[in-house]
Amino acid sequence: MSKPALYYATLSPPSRAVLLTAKAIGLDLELRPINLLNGEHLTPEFLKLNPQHTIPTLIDGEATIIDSHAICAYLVEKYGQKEQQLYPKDLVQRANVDARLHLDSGHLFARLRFLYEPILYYGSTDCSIDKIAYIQKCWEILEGFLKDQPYLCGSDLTIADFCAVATVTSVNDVAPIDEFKFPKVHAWLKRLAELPYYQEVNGDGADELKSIFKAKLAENRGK
Ligand SMILES: N[C@@H](CCC(=O)N[C@@H](CS)C(=O)NCC(=O)O)C(=O)O
Repeated sequence: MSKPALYYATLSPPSRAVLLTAKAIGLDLELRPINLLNGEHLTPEFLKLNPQHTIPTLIDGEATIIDSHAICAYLVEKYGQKEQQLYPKDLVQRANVDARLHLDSGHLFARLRFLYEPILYYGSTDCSIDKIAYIQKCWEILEGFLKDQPYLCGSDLTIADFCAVATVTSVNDVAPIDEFKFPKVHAWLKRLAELPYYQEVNGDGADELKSIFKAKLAENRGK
């Protein structure tokens, strides 16, 4: 059977969350890069696969699965037999992981996108203090979840940590995380960064996205 294929970009935080998950379960994916800045996600072929025109998009046999959170859960369930703690089977534990995945989807990544998208794609110069403060509100929420536990859902690493860390590390220079106010978030970031595959799979892409964002903002301001 052929291996699952992933449409992705290393610049894309949700794509990196899927790549972190695949590494954690030792799954080999066929990687199909998509250049969003060139509009490769808007071709008729890609729209046929995913009318929402987002990456990551996974093809596994006959199935097409979109949304990083859904993909991470699917991959652990199907291919991560030995790593089930990444997406626990226990109903309550799983509900907690799902809740943190929705936190990433509905708050963390949504706020990053609200700031980044107009600047990266539409020539905007709006990097207002309001948008930054709105992202930084999320640091308080994360600190709350991490108060008494090393990971977002308890003592075990889960896919919620992968999804959230990919987003947070993609925006934590324009929306800095105060180390004195948010020591637990800092410790969590450090913990995740210690994973042997972290830098290659997430760190480099996150740094590149932050640089491109800054360069694009400067370019738009100079126009
Ligand atoms: N909730 C989705 C968000 C995916 C998403 O917005 N990806 C961005 C790249 S980081 C994208 O594909 N943007 C292109 C578009 O929306 O047209 C997920 O987690 O996969």
